[in-house]
Parts: sequence; structure tokens; C-alpha cells
Amino acid sequence: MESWPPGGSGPAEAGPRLRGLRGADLAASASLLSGAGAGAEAGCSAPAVAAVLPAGGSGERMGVPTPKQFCPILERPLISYTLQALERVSWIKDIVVAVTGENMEAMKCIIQRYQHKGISLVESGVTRHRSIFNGLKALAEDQPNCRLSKPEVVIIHDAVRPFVEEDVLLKVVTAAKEHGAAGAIRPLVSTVISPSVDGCLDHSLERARHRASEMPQAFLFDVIYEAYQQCSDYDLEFGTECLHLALKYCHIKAKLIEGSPDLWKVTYKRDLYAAESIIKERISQQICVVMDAKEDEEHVGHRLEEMLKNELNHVKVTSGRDLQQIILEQCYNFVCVNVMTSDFEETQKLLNMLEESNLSILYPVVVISVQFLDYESVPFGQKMENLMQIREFAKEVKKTNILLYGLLVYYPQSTICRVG
Ligand SMILES: Nc1ccn([C@@H]2O[C@H](COP(=O)(O)OP(=O)(O)OP(=O)(O)O)[C@@H](O)[C@H]2O)c(=O)n1
Ligand SMILES: O=P(O)(O)OC[C@@H](O)[C@@H](O)[C@@H](O)CO
Repeated sequence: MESWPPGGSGPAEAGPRLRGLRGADLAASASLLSGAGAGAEAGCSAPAVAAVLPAGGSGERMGVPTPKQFCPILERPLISYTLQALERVSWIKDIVVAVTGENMEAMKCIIQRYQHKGISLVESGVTRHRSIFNGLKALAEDQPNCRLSKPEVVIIHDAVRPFVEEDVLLKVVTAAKEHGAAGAIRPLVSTVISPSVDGCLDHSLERARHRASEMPQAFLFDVIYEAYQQCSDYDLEFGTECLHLALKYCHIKAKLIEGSPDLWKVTYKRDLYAAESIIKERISQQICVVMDAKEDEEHVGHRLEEMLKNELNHVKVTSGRDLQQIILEQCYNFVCVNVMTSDFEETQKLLNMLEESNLSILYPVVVISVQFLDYESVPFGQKMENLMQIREFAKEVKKTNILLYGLLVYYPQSTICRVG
């Protein structure tokens, strides 16, 4: 078992706030789990939570040579999205990933390149259950020179399920603390049938009374570790359901938590295309309009904001003073409006901040630099020459996954109406 990067600290700081609404109860539980807030101050003990990600499969059903957890989405391996989703949950203290020995180096490179924090690597097994068991062994305190400590609650989540949000993690962990085990479920899409030996229908299950077992799942560590230690070779070899092991070997009936449609597992090639579309849609729904002067923020920025709000979920206008915060909130699309400055000063400032923030490591960042040109005062040739400068910027910043575009607004001064 190796911590990676060597001497790595705990998972990255909490990432951006949760998308969507958070009930007061979820927020309260989150603050308790992260060891903050009233709950913690009241002496309630925050359970130590760790996660095990089985990532040792070969992805046969994907039908490509690369194991699906390493298949690229927007030029980044699928597993990196899952790691990002888990490491931004501040109350998950350790993440253990089980990969094959031959993929260990590739996994270390992914962790290094995308700056994932607090990841420990273990060798996977020949089946998913054996991989999970190896991850649990790494967390059990009976491991020599182990930086990991045994958690109270352990999350088990497939490395190929990238769309997992803090709220469902919170729900399964909170339920596992109370019931001993918990797992996300989803309504069945197809009806489950049982074939007879001669390949005909023996019987079908009433779809409405059954559910699909998804991930994440969570367990009191001692429960699931005991279950795996008692597990038969047959179950280790052919089983697919951790909740079943808790029931069979520890008589623990897992609490079932309704999950969101996005919890699905990437299994077939179509799932990669679906995952890429979802990621593109999510990162394209936020935009930040950066103005180069406050007074213009009132006019141009807010006119632009009103128009953009008809198309996008999150539109923010700033004159740059809270740009750092916006970058921390992981906005990936910027419109930089240069009204006052003639040489893309605001755009240059933004590009510098983006490069320093390493934001574009995870996703491509798009910057549209808008330049207003009063053609009565500036000869067109000079402005076009000026605009060509932006092409040089664009070539430079593309190396850091920032896509820069220039837009020239060529107007007569008289048309800009200043109101108020
Ligand atoms: N020996 C194995 C087999 C699977 N897994 C992991 O368990 C998760 C879910 O399993 P599955 O979707 O079946 O992955 P594969 O076994 O890779 O897929 P396939 O069955 O198509 O080969 C995946 O993250 C996979 O990497 C694992 O850690 N060790
Ligand atoms: O069976 P597979 O190895 O494809 O994937 C594992 C799934 O069965 C598992 O992730 C959920 O069904 C919940 O247990």
C-alpha cells in the first residue's frame, strides 16, 4: 500500500459549494462530519470517514484496450473525475484506490498530474470483491507502517461512477452510522426476469417492488470488514453486492437511500459519451463577465448578464475584485470586457490569475476577450493589429488548457448610450 503523492496530506480542501439545495439537516450533518459547526462544538463526535474505490477492473464490456477507469473524457481519465468528486468532500479523510499492479504507475501519474490529494493506492484483486477487501485491509489498523487509521464509517464507491455528490454521500454515511450499512438505489428501468434452464421465461419480478443497487454504499467499518473476513471464496469470486455480504455474514439489513439518476456506472462505450455530455453541460452552465471598470460594470456588464441569464444557470458580473473567489468556485467560462483599456489589460490580468490557479488542470477554461473599438477615434488598421496580439496570447495560454478567443465590437462613440 502506498500513499500518493508520498507524504500526501489529507484529501484536498473542500472544493466548491455543493451544487443544488442543501437541506439544513444535511448541512448540519456535513458540519458535524467535518468536525465543525454546532454539532461538533456540542461534543458530538464526528465519525472518521474513509472511502474505498475499486478500480482494478479490465472493462471488458467497454470493448476497448484501455480499462474504462482510465478512458479519457475531455482528455482527462474517468477515474480523475471520481477522485475529484470525493476529495472535495472535506469530511472524507482518506481515499484508498485499488488498482492492478500494472496500472499502479499510471494511477500515480494521474494523481500527480491532476493534483489529487490524500490518495492511498493498494493492489486490486482478481474480482471486485477482492479489490474492495484489499482496500479495507489497508484501512484496518493491522497494517505495518500504515499512515491510514481505521475509520468508523467506510464508503465503497466504484471508480467508474464519477457523478457522486456530497449530499448522497452524506445520506449513506449518516444511515450507515445508524443502521450499520446503507446503499444508494434507483428505480429499475427494465423488468427483471428469471429464465428457465431451457432458455424460456420462468417468471418475472414485479418491477415496482424491486430496485437497482447502485453506489455509493457505506458501512460501519467493523461490519463490512468482518463480513469480508468471513466471506466464502464463492462470494469473493462471483458476488457483486456488498450490501448482501453485510446481511449474509453480519445480519445487518442495509438502509436503502434513493439516489439521483446520475449515480449510474460507466460500463459500455455509450456511457462514456453520456458522461462527456453531462460534464460539458455542467461546466458550460456557469459564466463570469469581467469588466475593466466598475462604472462599466453597471452598464455593459449587467446588460450582458440579463441576456446571458436567458441561456445559462449561473451568471456573475465582476470588475475583478472578487475574481479569486470566482476562480475558487471553479467557473470555467469567462467573458472579459475591455472598455477602458486599449491593450487587453483586464484579459491579461485574468489569464495570469487563471494560470496561477491551475484551474485548467481539471477542465478546459474558455475566455472570450471583448474589445470595444470607437472607429471614429482609432484607425481600423491599428486596432486589427492590436487584435492580432490576442492570437499570440491564445497560442501561449492554450499550452495550459486555456482557450482564448477575441471579439471586436466596432462602434461609433455616439451609439453608446450612458444612462443615469
Ligand atoms: N477485479 C476487479 C474488477 C472490477 N473492479 C472495479 O469495480 C468497479 C465496478 O466493476 P465493473 O463495472 O464490472 O468493472 P469491470 O470489471 O472493469 O468491467 P467489465 O465487467 O466490463 O470487465 C470498477 O471501478 C472496476 O474497476 C475492481 O476493482 N477489481
Ligand atoms: O457487477 P459489476 O462488477 O458490473 O459492478 C458492480 C455493481 O454490481 C455494483 O456496483 C452495484 O450493483 C452495487 O453493488
